[in-house]
Amino acid sequence: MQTNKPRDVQVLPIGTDTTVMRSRSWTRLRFEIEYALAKGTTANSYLIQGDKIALIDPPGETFTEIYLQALQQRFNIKDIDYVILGHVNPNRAATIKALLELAPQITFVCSNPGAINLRGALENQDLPILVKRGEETLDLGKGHNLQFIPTPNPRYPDQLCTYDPQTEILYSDKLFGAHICGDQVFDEGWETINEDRRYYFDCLMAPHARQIETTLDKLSDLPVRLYATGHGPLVRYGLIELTHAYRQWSQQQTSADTTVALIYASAYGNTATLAQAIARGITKAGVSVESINCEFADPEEIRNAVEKASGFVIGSPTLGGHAPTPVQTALGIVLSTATNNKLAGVFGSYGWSGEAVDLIEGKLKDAGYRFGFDTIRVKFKPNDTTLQLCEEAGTDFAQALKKAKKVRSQTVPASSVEQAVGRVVGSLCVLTAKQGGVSSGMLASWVSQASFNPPGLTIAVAKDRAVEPLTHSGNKFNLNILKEGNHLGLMKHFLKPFEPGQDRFAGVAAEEAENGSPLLTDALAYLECSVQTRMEAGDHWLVYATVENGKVLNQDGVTAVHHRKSGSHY
Ligand SMILES: Cc1cc2nc3c(=O)[nH]c(=O)nc-3n(C[C@H](O)[C@H](O)[C@H](O)COP(=O)(O)O)c2cc1C
Repeated sequence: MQTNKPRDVQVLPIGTDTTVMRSRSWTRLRFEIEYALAKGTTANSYLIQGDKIALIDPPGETFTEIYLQALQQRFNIKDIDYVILGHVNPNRAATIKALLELAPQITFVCSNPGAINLRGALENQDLPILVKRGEETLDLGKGHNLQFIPTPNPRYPDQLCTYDPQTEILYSDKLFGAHICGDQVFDEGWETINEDRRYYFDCLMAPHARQIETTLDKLSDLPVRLYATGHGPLVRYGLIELTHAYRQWSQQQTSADTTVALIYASAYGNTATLAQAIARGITKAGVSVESINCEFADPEEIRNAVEKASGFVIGSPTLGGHAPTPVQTALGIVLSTATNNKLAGVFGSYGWSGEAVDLIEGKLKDAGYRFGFDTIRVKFKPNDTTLQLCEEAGTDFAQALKKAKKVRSQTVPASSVEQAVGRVVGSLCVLTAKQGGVSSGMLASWVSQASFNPPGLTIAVAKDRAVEPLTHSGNKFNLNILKEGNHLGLMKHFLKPFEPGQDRFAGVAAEEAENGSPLLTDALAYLECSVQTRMEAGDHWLVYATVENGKVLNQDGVTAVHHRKSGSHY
């Protein structure tokens, strides 16, 4: 981690009349769960110089000075006509105020909820603002006739994407970003940042996956060449894959059978930060979250979410000795909707007295709800420790729900696939695969179960193995688990060197499984597998495969295990 580098602004032309300015922080920016991987981040701002000049998303106040310097070196700030805001963050107020001092003629462009936030943040009700609801365009000249797509969600109810048909760039605000800082402006070699993108999605998008699906639908008709994101690398090379991944990850959330309704309000963002950490803890444990910002949700939406959910969590700040009115209304809906077998949780940020949290907890206790975690009270802004507490509380909550569900469905017997997977642990196996005319087999003892749902396992395959080319993503293979007692013959057979092209199955009892790969009929069990992904692990590939079919061939036998003398070579 390059923690000693100073913050700076990286500037690069990215399209006709268009420049990106990436304000870079090499260290963790602030205490929010989304920054927990601590890889720094960039706050990306964009400049479009048509006949009119528009600036998109100036950064927060930690960058105000260096950002204005970078702008001033390139053009006259006094010439800016528009500042477009993908969302309004109180943290941006300092930069916006500084811009206004230099260029008082600026007109702001944002969504309707954005305009309300902006007027509040700048304490100026008379700001010139063009409110964009979706149909209106903004012509900057030279072909930059900007379109606007409101993409609200509970965390950013004012989010607005901007599309420039001249450059086919979509300014996607929070969408498709990642919190990583580096010299790379675009996402070439994007596979290496997949994990960061997924983490960012899990923190910021997963708790409102339903709205993300709506957003993806809205954006699907636009011919986009580049996602100009609010954070991290701009998405050019992996654009199709990332869009597809967002769809898939959202669907995983919306189709989950256990959900938690996470209902909150937050005037200054602190309770929202706690909500995000709790949501992360819940989704991490495989339970989905439907988050609801009750300031922007109608009663029907709250009622539906609570009815559908197995549990609910309510968060509120204390303002003037009370919970804000939208929270009180939501609490009323919850009390009249949620049967008291649903699990409950309460959290909130406060300053000195914290009556809101006490009130909510008291009412839920009186109504007889069980609590999935001890009520969380955080004074003002959360820090590292309180965020971790929230995340762990979320995970506990989800685990309690899963446990309750398991108790209800305990009588389901193990399927034949599950029984066969159960033979895998520590086992000695032969991996067999066939593609076209090529078949191959390899003795494998570095096999481990990796997931329950779907059933999946990992196998370490040495990079120099003949079978290696048959274990790429999408390939099918069989894993034949050997039986103690008759394994030595098969083990010796598959350990002996083969000539290139030699039939590896000559003299071995084998038939073809449904997936076309050889099945060793003397094995204890076999699994038909499909490779999902693989990771480079030194001189091996660690292959993750899901099990699509499988069977125990010998019910009385036990799994053969290979006891090695050394971990350096088998
Ligand atoms: C106008 C105002 C009134 C407040 N009243 C109270 C109060 O009565 N009791 C209390 O404990 N904190 C009070 N606070 C502190 C807030 O609860 C605290 O700032 C909290 O972090 C806000 O959470 P939020 O960022 O989610 O809105 C008040 C803050 C403001 C700005």
